[in-house]
Amino acid sequence: MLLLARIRSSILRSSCSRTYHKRRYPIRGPFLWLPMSSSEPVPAGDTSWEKGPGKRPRAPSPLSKEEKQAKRAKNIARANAKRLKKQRGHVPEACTTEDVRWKDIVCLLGQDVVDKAVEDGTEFDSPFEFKSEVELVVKASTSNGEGLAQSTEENSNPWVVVVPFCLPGERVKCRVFKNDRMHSLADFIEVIQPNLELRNNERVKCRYFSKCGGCQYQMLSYESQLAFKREVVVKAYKNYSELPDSSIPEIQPTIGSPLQYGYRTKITPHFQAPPPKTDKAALQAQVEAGDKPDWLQIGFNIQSQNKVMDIEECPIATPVLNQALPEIYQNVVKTIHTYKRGATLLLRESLDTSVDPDPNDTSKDKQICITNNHASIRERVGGFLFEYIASSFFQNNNAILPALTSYVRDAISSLYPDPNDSTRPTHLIDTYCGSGLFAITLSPDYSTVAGIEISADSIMYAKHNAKLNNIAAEKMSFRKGDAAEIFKSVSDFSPDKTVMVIDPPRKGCDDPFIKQLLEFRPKVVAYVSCNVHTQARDVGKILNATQDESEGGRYVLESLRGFDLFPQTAHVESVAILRRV
Ligand SMILES: C[S@@+](CC[C@H](N)C(=O)[O-])C[C@H]1O[C@@H](n2cnc3c(N)ncnc32)[C@H](O)[C@@H]1O
Repeated sequence: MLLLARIRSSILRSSCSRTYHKRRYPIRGPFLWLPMSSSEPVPAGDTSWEKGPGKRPRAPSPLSKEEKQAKRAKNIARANAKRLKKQRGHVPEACTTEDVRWKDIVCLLGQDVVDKAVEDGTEFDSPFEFKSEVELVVKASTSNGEGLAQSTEENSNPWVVVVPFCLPGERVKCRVFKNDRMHSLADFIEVIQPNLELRNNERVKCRYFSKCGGCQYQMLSYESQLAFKREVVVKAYKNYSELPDSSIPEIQPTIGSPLQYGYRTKITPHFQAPPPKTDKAALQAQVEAGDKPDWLQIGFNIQSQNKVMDIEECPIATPVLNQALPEIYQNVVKTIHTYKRGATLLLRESLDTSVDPDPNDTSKDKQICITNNHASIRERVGGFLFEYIASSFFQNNNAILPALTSYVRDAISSLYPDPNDSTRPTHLIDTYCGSGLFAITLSPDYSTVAGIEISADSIMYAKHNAKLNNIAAEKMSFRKGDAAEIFKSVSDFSPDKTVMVIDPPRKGCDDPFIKQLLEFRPKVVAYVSCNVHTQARDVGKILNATQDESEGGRYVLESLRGFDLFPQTAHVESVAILRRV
């Protein structure tokens, strides 16, 4: 009996140490030492079995019996929820790429069909094996730029296969790599029957297209790309705003980028470190002989994979970045034996900052590529100059910025066509202001401007940019902080005379911000967004919260339109103008 107990305890110990190595964090004792079997009852009140061999006595728990029971019940509930989630499939968070895709899938299958499958418990019964190669017909596109394909066989399951790089009406071959609720995800293999009304492969300028995850639309005409993006705005407001159709204005055509290739002023290729146990001396000799190891890939992620592929040029990046890339790439190859971890490179186009800046003189402008995260970058936007730290946020398509900023400025001023209108706003608040793009480019129309931004570096540069563009310090102020804090410092702004620009990150605005915006109620809100789905959600919240207000308190959506900051990709920037009436 004693021998048996020892064997059992050594098995328990060794399984603990395996867990230790697997999880890479120390196991903290004392452990719960389980009785050896149910045939060895533990005498009531005897807690010695809890200690385990050689362990210190357990400190008395500060929890009462009820608290312990509640804690145990909570743990069981959590474990059950986790198990169910694993069984039933992951439910995507609202407004994420997955959620946006799911809405498109439901739209194609029909809500009633989805409801029935859930009721029958067949929603996870995929007709496709993992890694199976299938031929399907694309029925629709998602807002992420993927095709939604289905089998043409009669009586086949109501099931959708998500395939990148293909267009509605095409017959495609793909390989299934994941099954989920009523859909599978697949890798694109080839187009068997193209949709020649939309596709022309001669338009494709990149040799990595249909493998690299960067671009989705190179086979489309630019006109079709803009039309697809308008549809994304339409669907976003339908799916996420919770507004009646009557509250959504006609969505205007998407404004295109002046450059459709060679526009991206920032790229971030990345690479993995040498695999573990690599012989560093041998690797050094290999790379010094000019031989790149096969495992070393420097570039961008493969579509749908968390795996890097080699990229030696990127046609959507500016020529200056493409000229610099080969040397930067070769430097990584030559020094790869010195890396302990993978890394992300930064290539950012800038005006040469060693030349004195002049907002009005472009004759000495010279574009260069900056790779140092801490260096200053300089750009012109219309007649304004902007500087910011290389690692901080700035829009990545300089060519479209004059059109974007003028559009926001004009869309607001067009609400007040009479220049002598005494109700014209005089104050501007730029929330999520970065290094001051909207505050500064819109400033000629306002007497007072305030900006807020969470990044200390960006705020430092916003103040610097106000000076660089000769804007009086009394007129413009910037503060570092959460966007919602701006409401504390604008108590002297009259809401009736105030315009608020909102340009948040992809996740949109949080509830405290929207709550305070509704308390303050600026006369006009210009909401610029790189994620039209969270924008639709937030605009819906603002309009719905005020819909029953009396005159002067209700927001209406005046206009809505997309801007194409990223041609050849499925991304769309969206500008919504709201007015309190
Ligand atoms: C999409 S960028 C817009 C920046 C600027 N409007 C521009 O166009 O250059 C969003 C900015 O919001 C900032 N940000 C993120 N969370 C924030 C928060 N809670 N409060 C204030 N700013 C925030 C980021 O640092 C980033 O600069």
